[in-house]
Amino acid sequence: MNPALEVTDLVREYVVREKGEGRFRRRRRVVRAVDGLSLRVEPGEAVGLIGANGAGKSTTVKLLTGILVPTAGTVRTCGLDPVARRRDLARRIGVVFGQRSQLWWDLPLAESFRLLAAIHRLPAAVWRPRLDELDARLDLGGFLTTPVRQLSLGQRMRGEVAAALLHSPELLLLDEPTIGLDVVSSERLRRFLRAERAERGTTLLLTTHDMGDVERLCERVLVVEAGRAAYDGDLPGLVRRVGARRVLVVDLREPGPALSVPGAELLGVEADGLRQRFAFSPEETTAAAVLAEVSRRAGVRDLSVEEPGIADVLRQLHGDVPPAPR
Ligand SMILES: Nc1ncnc2c1ncn2[C@@H]1O[C@H](COP(=O)(O)OP(=O)(O)OP(=O)(O)O)[C@@H](O)[C@H]1O
Repeated sequence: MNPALEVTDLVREYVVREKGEGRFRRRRRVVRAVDGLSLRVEPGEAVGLIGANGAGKSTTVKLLTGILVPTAGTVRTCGLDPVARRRDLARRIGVVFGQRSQLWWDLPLAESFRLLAAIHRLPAAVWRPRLDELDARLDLGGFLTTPVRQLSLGQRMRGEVAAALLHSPELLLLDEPTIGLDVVSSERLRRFLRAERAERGTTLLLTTHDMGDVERLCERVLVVEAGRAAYDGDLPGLVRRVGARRVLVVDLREPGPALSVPGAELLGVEADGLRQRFAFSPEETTAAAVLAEVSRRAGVRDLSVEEPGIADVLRQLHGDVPPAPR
């Protein structure tokens, strides 16, 4: 079987024209957004592309879908050259760009599905039951007759995902699928994507700035840095590699002095000592051990554990800025 994605020594440059001085009024600057990226994704995998702003994630997704032409290197998506075979590829992949819509803005959402079904040449006997299934799972019923421009962001994103999956593609590419969504909407979308993948074996590749997306959806993470792969592996491996710390937040029964706990660093004390935050490395100890130590010293009313965010992980991976105080 072909890999779902195969990228070899991929390069993409943009030429930017800038205003200059004197005789050279217009200067030409070349930005290398993707700089020798190689990647292979097998069918059924779920891969999260993370990286700082401008690292080259969106450009990579555009190259994978054939929207952009590589400057050098090769791309095969579902075994096809995405530029030369863009039409064939469109039947086999689904694409969601969180910041841009593929729906018809002035038409009711249901009309977009009708048009997409026609574009993909899907018979009614195929797309109607599929839309019913997507409607049931993504709960589109309440706004199928609403023009897209009147939908809330959360409703529109559910519509976008349904549109990308109407033709049951084998590969789904998502560029920042949960950007701007509230916690409940993001979680619901992730649950849906997990179910879709579990049932159909759909390959997922997504870019995100949200660690929750990676944790809940991807077993593999690719860190992109200046257009290259800086890490390719699982999330626990990445967290280990950067030594990212978790934070235990403890609410005490009584206000008290700052506690000192072996194996953990006290990051801060809030609410007159009622809330205390402890950072610890999962390599060295566990949340349970830190909690046990805290409980020996004070009564605990409530607790939560904060995972490192993508920003923390990237900051530590780059090693240029110390971990952010919380
Ligand atoms: N159309 C364009 N013209 C010129 N430069 C561009 C263009 N699109 C992207 N770039 C540049 O290419 C680099 C990579 O951009 P890209 O959008 O792929 O990054 P990204 O990792 O998706 O960033 P973000 O997390 O901010 O979305 C950046 O330096 C960006 O300024």
